[in-house]
Amino acid sequence: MFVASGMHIFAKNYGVAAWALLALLFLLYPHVQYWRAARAADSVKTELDNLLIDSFLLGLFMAALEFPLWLSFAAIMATLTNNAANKGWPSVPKNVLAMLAGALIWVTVRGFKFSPDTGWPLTIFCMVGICGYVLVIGNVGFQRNLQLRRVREELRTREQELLKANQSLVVNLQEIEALQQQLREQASRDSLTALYNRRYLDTTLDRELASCKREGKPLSLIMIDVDDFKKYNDLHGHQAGDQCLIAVAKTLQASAKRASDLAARYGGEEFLLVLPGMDATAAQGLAEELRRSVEALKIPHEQSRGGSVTISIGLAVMTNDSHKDVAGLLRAADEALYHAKHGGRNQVRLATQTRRAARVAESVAVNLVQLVWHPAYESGQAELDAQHRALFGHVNNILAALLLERPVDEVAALIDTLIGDVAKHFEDEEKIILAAGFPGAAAHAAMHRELIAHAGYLVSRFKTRDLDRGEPFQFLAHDLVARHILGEDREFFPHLSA
Ligand SMILES: Nc1nc2c(ncn2[C@@H]2O[C@H](COP(=O)(O)OP(=O)(O)OP(=O)(O)O)[C@@H](O)[C@H]2O)c(=O)[nH]1
Repeated sequence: MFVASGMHIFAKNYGVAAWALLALLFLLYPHVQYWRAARAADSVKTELDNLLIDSFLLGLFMAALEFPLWLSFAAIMATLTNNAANKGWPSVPKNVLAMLAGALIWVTVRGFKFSPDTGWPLTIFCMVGICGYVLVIGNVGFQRNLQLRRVREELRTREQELLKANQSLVVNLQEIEALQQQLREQASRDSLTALYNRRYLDTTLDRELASCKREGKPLSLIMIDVDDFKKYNDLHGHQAGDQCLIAVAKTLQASAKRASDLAARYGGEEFLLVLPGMDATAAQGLAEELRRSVEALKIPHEQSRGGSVTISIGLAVMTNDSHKDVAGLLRAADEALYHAKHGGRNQVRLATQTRRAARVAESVAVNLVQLVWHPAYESGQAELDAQHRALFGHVNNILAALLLERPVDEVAALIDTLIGDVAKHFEDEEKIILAAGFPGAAAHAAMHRELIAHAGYLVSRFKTRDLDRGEPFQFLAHDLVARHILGEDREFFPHLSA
């Protein structure tokens, strides 16, 4: 435009003022605009705003040159195309108005003059200039399209990468969560037996007890200790001892059948079974079943009384009026366990429930109603002696339950268990005395049958409340223990040691 305008001014010989205006518009003014844009807070917006001033000045300039047709056409085309390309269609009418305003101001001040002709060199120059300008704008559009497509592709690739990264992040998070869960689980488990450890127990027992108290439910606590475990270790080695503990722990875990039951290793060869909501009768049945299950494992233990690994169990029950806190409950279970150990091991003992019951139990001990095993009762045959000792323990449990006036169902369940054990013992005893050549073996077996039949009869009457507590007491303490085990059984003792 600068060259074309210069050509026109020269051809028309407009004089110094026109040259000055040309220099002002095309040489000085662009620098002012650049300086303004560079200093502005939003330089892009300022530059776009400058386009409107450009249009105004161009209208003014074309009016000053008396509206040369080709030059004006080229200037209007370039200006409007530039605006449309940079600011879109809506800017076109505004710029047309700005040009008209510029022309109008000039015409108003200097008067209207119209000389549209341009010489052929300028006409051709304008035509070529317009073509060149349109081509440049077209090429700029093409380049921008190309760039846009590249940016879009790059964006799509980045989006895919982000998506993948996001997916692997989700997988990582899940792995971290699983690991945290595993760590939490490991921190609360005993490494040898995989049962809950004491730390976990300490944190949950309080909560379980409080919850049962709130709901008015009982909570049974079973304390288990492996019998003569030191001797087992000494005899079989520590590693075998570990395997033995694992086997006992598995049996214990199998007893914790409800989701709320909790089996834990309390320390060394001591375990705990926490049974929220379970009353004494059910817990006693479960403890007895557990004792038998460990016995049934038949893990050889030459220095134990029965020849295999056994456990002693102390049971305490939290009810509305007994063992209300964890410490008291643990102490009671521990005391019961102590009594189980001192009653001959391989047995279950229930902790005394209330002060009254404690007094009764004390009186039981004082009055020697509890049976006390004595070495003089031993036959010399290890298996029989172990069974006799275990029966003493069971009978003591039942005698205590009778004296403590435990519910009939509870006592009946204990007697049922005892009859099962007695029947098994009689069977074993009959085999042993037959093999030992005891001549009275057949008569002795007949006595066994009589005792079992009588026991069955008493239990059925006891269950229907057709019998007071004295008769089972008499049968157990006198008929079974004093007369048979400590009396009639002694007949075959000499044959066993022979
Ligand atoms: N193998 C093995 N032995 C253990 C472990 N923890 C404790 N013990 C052993 O268990 C034995 C416990 O012995 P004591 O407390 O004297 O009791 P006990 O020999 O079982 O006798 P009673 O309980 O009276 O029947 C000790 O010899 C301990 O070394 C263990 O994790 N693995």
